[in-house]
Amino acid sequence: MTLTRDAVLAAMKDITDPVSGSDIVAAGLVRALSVEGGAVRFVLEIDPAKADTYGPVRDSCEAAVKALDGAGPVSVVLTGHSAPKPPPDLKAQKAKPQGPQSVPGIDRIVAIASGKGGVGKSTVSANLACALAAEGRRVGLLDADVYGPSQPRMLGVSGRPASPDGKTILPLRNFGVTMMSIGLMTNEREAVVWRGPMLMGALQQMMNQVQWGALDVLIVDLPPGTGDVAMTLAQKFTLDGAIVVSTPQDVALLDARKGIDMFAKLGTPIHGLIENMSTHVCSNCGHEEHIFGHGGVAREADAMGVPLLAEIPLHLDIRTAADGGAPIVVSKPDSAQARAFRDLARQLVGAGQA
Ligand SMILES: Nc1ncnc2c1ncn2[C@@H]1O[C@H](COP(=O)(O)OP(=O)(O)OP(=O)(O)O)[C@@H](O)[C@H]1O
Repeated sequence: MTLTRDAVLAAMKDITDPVSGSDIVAAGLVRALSVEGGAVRFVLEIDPAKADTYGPVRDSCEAAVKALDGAGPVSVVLTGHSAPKPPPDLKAQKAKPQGPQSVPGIDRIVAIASGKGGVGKSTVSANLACALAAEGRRVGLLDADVYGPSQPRMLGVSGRPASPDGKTILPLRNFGVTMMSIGLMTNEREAVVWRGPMLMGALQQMMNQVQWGALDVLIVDLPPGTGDVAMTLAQKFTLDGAIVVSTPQDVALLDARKGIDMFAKLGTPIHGLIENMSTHVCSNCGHEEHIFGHGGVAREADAMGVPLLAEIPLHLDIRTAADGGAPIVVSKPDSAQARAFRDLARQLVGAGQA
C-alpha cells in the first residue's frame, strides 16, 4: 500500500501537544512533511526551551508513523520556532560583519541544491567533488544536509572529526576531497534542535573553524528545498554560484524552479541545472529507457535562461558505488556514467566556476 501524507497526519492525531493540550497536528507543530515512497520526514516545530518535554512526543510520532502500512524509514527532527538568547558559544557570530563574507583560503563556494529530496543531489555532489579532484583541483565538500547527512557514507569515511586544540576542527579526507559534515557534529541518535542561531553558528563553524586548507572550490551539499540552511549560507557567505539538481519529472522540476527563484532573490548566480536519473541504461542488455521522462530539465533550463550542465544517467552502478563508499568517478572512472560527471567537472573548470 502506498503511504500518503494524509495517512501520516491521521496517525498523529491522537498525540497530544503537552503545551497547548490539543493534538500535535491541530497545534501546527508538524512542518515540512515529506512522504516519498515509504520514507517519511518531518520536523516538529517547538519552543526550544521545552525541547526535553518534546522528546517523548517525537518518539511517539516516530512509533505511530512506523506502525503504518507501507512505512519505511521515519525521521522526525525537533526544531525551535523562536529565537532564544544566543548561547555563549556563538561569540564568533557576533564578531562577524553582517553581509556575505568570503572564507580565507577558499577561492570559490558552489552550492548544490535541489527543490525536492531524493533526486540525487548528494550523489552528484560526491561525484563532482571527486571528479574535480581528479582534474587536479583542490576540493572541499561540506555536507550541510542537517536532516540526512550522507557524504561520510558516500565518500567511505567514518569516525568523528578531531579538534586537537578545541578551536579548529580537522576535516576528513578521501579520494583527494577534504570533507566535513554538519551531521558529524551531532550524535547520530540524538534529536537535534536546530534553532536559527544554532544553525547559523554551525555553518559559521564549518566555514571558519574547519581546517579546509587552501581550496580552489568548496562544494556545499545543501539539504533539499528552500529552507534555512540555503538562505543562511547565501546571506552569510559569498556564494560564487548554485547548481540545481532535478530529475526530469514535472513535480521535481516545479520544486527546482522554486530553488532557482530563491537563489535569484538572494543574488546568487545560477551556474546551471543538472538532470539526474536521465536515461536508464539496463546493466544487462544496454537497453535505454526514460523512466522519469526525458528532456524536461533541458526545456526548463531553456525557459529559465540557465545552462543545462549535464544529463546523468540512471544506472545501478551509480547507486551501488555511492552506497559502497567509493563514488563511480573513483570506482569505475572510465565508465560512461563516470564520464558524465567528469565532463561536468571539466566544463565547470573551463568556465572558471570550479
Ligand atoms: N544517477 C543515479 N543512478 C542511480 N542511482 C542514483 C542516481 N542518483 C542518485 N541515485 C541513488 O538515489 C538515492 C538518492 O540519492 P541522493 O541521496 O544523492 O539524493 P539527495 O537528493 O541527496 O537526497 P536527500 O537530500 O533527500 O538526502 C541514493 O540511493 C543514490 O545512490
